[in-house]
Amino acid sequence: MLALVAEDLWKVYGSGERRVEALRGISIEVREGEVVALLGPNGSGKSTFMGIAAGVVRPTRGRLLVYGGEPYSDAGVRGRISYMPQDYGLYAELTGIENYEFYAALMEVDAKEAKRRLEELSGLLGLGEWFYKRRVSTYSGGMKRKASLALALASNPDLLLLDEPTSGLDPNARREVWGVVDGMRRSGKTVVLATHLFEDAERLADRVVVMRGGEVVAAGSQEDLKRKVGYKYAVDLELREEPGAELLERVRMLGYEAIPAGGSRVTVLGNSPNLLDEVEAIGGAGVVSASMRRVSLGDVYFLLTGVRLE
Ligand SMILES: Nc1ncnc2c1ncn2[C@@H]1O[C@H](COP(=O)(O)OP(=O)(O)OP(=O)(O)O)[C@@H](O)[C@H]1O
Repeated sequence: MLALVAEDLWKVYGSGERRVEALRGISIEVREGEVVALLGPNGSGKSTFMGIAAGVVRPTRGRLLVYGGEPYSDAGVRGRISYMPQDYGLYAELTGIENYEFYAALMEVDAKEAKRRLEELSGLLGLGEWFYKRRVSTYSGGMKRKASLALALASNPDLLLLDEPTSGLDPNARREVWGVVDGMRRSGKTVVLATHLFEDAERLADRVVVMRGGEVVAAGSQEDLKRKVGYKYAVDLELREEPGAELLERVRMLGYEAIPAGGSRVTVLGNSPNLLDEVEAIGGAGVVSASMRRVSLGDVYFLLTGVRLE
């Protein structure tokens, strides 16, 4: 059963000189129980897509169905999905708990059930005294993100839409958010998350949708995508100075791919288990440090789009 289907989805903002094609014919299918990550840099159309899936943005053309219905007009469907927007969606003058109770009432969650859920979420997300006593306007970005996530989970949704769920979080808070997504997966729920952080996609996603400029460049499991680009290993190389054309040419002559990683750093991709030794030999005395790892989704993103994710 499909939780979400988007068919040739277009979204155009503005007109004339201000015209922006935020989505340029996107087609995506999300199966029930899957965690799918939309991966792309700022401006690639992820938030627009999430807004349409949540029913708060109207597509210009094409359609998007959630559990076979339209998210913006079908009340039964609306009750099954929850959306955590990038900008939190909290009332700044209310406390976290007041926001939570308001949202739960809006979603027609039984008051007892809402309370029970909150106890569970408090432990899972570490909702401290701040959540119960302080106004959102005094929260840090991390506190806002956790409060916003608690709201999204109040209605025990079947499909959770998370827009940039970990950006700006410290490593602990990030792990807590990952834990929430793992919990959703374990209980057979569906999660679609938009992120520009490839590590989030790597850690969480069953399938990754690679987006750029409002289009889907590629989609598939992480293994599929890595297979598609054809490299297994990566060596991160730091050199004494910016890599010259000659060095890059020698790397390419061996059938490897060299990705500039900023300044004097370069990443070399290849399939040889001896990649580290070979690359160090090419770099010679110019090498400051070198380490080998498996190809990441960040490397895959670069190979597919020519753009480096941070
Ligand atoms: N309400 C709007 N009015 C006009 N243009 C918009 C609007 N919302 C988004 N855009 C434009 O649409 C394009 C896609 O933006 P969108 O926010 O969907 O991308 P994104 O991948 O989520 O990036 P970000 O992470 O920065 O939000 C951008 O060029 C953006 O400026």
